[in-house]
Amino acid sequence: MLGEKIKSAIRDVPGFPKPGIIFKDITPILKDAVLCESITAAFAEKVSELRADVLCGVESRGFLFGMLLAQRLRIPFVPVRKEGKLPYRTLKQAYDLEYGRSTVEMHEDAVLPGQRVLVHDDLLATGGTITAVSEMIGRAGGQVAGYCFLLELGFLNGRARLAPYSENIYSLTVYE
Ligand SMILES: O=P(O)(O)OC[C@H]1O[C@H](OP(=O)(O)OP(=O)(O)O)[C@H](O)[C@@H]1O
Ligand SMILES: Nc1ncnc2[nH]cnc12
Repeated sequence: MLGEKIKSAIRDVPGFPKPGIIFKDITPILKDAVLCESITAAFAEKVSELRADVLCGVESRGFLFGMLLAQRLRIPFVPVRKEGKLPYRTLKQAYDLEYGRSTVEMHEDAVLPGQRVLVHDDLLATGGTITAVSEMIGRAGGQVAGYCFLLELGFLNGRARLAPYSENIYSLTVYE
């Protein structure tokens, strides 16, 4: 089963980037081209019913499968970046992370009023990042059609924070 294959490819790195965090390293997945293809296909099958107009992928690990999935769905890819990386005028949103504080940004014309947006990241932890992205999409006039993640740290309950934006939340692997 795909969820089990993903779990067995993920490498746990205790103490990174701070003591007390067990970091879920997805880089071994990227070395397995067949697994990457299966992941992209599984995402596409799950989210095609959402009829998204655009996919927002979150820097940096959300770019990896985000662009592959957007291509597969034949919809535009929008990079959501950390502060200070995008060249044109941006919308910004600050947020708390499992291990710090950060700000996300996207170009002000990246999501248009009325567009249905699929949001993708590699991992859902506290949900701080994706909540900030969802707020920013709303400020641009977009509507969150749903979310898809490679893995979810269920014990941090990030899912509960996303429900007000969309209840369509798909994770290929969940750590309870
Ligand atoms: O649900 P949350 O508690 O907000 O945490 C999840 C976020 O943390 C990680 O990104 P990170 O900020 O470490 O950046 P990176 O992808 O560039 O490594 C991960 O890729 C998610 O974006
Ligand atoms: N435990 C974790 N492993 C990898 N990325 C993360 N982002 C937030 N928490 C994380």
